[in-house]
Amino acid sequence: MMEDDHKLAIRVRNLTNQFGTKVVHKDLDLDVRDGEIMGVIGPSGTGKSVLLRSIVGLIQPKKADIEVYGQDLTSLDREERRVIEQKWGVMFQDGALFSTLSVQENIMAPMREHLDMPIALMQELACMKVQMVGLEGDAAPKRPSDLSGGMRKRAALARAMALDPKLLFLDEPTAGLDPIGAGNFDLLLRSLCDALGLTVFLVTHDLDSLHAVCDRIAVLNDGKVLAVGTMDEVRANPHPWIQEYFSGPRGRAALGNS
Ligand SMILES: Nc1ncnc2c1ncn2[C@@H]1O[C@H](COP(=O)(O)OP(=O)(O)OP(=O)(O)O)[C@@H](O)[C@H]1O
Repeated sequence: MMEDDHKLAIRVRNLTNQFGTKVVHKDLDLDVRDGEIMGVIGPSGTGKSVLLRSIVGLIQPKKADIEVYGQDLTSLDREERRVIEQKWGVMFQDGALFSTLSVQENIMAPMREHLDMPIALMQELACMKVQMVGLEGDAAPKRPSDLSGGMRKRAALARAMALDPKLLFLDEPTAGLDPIGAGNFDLLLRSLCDALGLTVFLVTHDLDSLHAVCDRIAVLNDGKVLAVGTMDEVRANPHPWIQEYFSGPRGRAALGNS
């Protein structure tokens, strides 16, 4: 499906990933529109994380044409790559914060790597990010291990936003949180996106998150995008996995139809 009417943040064509004999993606196509929150779902092991990692360059696909904001990622030299990487932030499933660094130092890590500015200014910016994600100021000097799970997720989000990205890649950000913590994270994400006009590539298993924050959903299955569209459009797809996913007890509860 072409997305002629929408400016695209991400355009993936013919993505093929294979590990040994296992084909994870086979000529997968996906468009993420500028300014939308795209939820990426699918059965476990269908390659949601591998798709995310392929786009941000942590995995070298067997074959792919990937554009971010119209730039072909395969043809960039080192400097062009560095520039485009500043346009996105990534939050991995476990948060992946540096355990020996404080929250503030964690948020400063991408700034140190990419920006040439005085340390004091980085410290100030990091404190602003701490506030932006709804953490108390006293969280800044703490180590990740001194924070609750929900606070660690917020700190990881703050680090992903350290360079003021236009595009966020989030891999199961609410995994491991209780429903209230997850709901609060969803609210934070939606409000940050609305305020800052962010585009989000959100891998999730969380039906509540899909419902609360996503503009559109892409369903991965059998190496391809099986369906893409709004929640209602995707739910109308008769594929058995989609029907099971949305119409099972958890799906009905999340959608308020239990
Ligand atoms: N570096 C790697 N080397 C070999 N196989 C890998 C590698 N990374 C991922 N895989 C395999 O690719 C497949 C897709 O993995 P991926 O983590 O993307 O799935 P997922 O859809 O995100 O799953 P889940 O929902 O369980 O997190 C899995 O079978 C996984 O074992």
